[in-house]
Amino acid sequence: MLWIETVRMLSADLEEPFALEFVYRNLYELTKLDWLNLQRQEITDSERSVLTELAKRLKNNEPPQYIVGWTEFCDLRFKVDGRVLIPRPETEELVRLILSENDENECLSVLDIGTGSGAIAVALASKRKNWLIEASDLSSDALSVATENADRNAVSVHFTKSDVLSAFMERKKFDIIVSNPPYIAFSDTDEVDDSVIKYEPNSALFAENMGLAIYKKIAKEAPSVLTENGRIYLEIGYKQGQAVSQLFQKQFADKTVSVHQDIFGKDRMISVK
Ligand SMILES: C[S@@+](CC[C@H](N)C(=O)[O-])C[C@H]1O[C@@H](n2cnc3c(N)ncnc32)[C@H](O)[C@@H]1O
Repeated sequence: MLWIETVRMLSADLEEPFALEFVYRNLYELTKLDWLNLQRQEITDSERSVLTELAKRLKNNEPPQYIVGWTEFCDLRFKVDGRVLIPRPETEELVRLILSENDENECLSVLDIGTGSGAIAVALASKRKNWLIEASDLSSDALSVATENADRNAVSVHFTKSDVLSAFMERKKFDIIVSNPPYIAFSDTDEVDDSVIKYEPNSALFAENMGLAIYKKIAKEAPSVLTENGRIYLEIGYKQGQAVSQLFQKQFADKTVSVHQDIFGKDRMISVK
């Protein structure tokens, strides 16, 4: 049997027809041309069993990024596995917002709460060499992945295990606090893809209080660790603009709280300045 026949057969009942090609090419570091040349060759038994196993994992809705073990975020490569959320394009927009609103030449101290794979902290560190970047997470597993990602991308980020801001209270003063916390309400579980529920860490997805629990903690604790002119940037769920902005406006009455939309026009970010 030829490669092309095997690939067609195994891809027939996959939701994404090119997923098998994507996964195989990335695992074996093949160019598009390598892949096309392979298609005309006879497939060996061991190659067929590798492809069959990969197709089975894709059919079970395992995210391709976990199968290949990495994803791209802000033009950087991040290791990802079941210990961390796969960073999303919406979160790249949050990074871009921070970069566009804050001076490149100032030496700002930044904290990324709930860093997961380290995506936000590492991306900011790679773009702003003058900034002092710290990042935290409640999950020790996530912190190991994030530390590896900072090393792989050759940036300096200081990581701390912390429940929201508890490890920093009265100790640190940050110019910028950023967070993409877990924000899905348990009652919205049916809006989340099966693949996400099955493979991504639940602790990175869901929060109590209609998804607002971590925002409430950040709002309560941030005044102790933010500099006088400090700013907060948050990713939010598309239905949470009003609730989260009210929460922060109440706590930071002298600052301006704004809701920002993503490229699809949905409420996706909050800034507190
Ligand atoms: C939505 S993920 C975001 C990961 C990463 N920042 C990103 O944008 O891809 C939320 C992260 O918050 C962490 N987390 C959950 N509860 C937390 C808490 N109480 N304190 C600190 N981190 C928490 C989770 O472990 C997870 O890594």
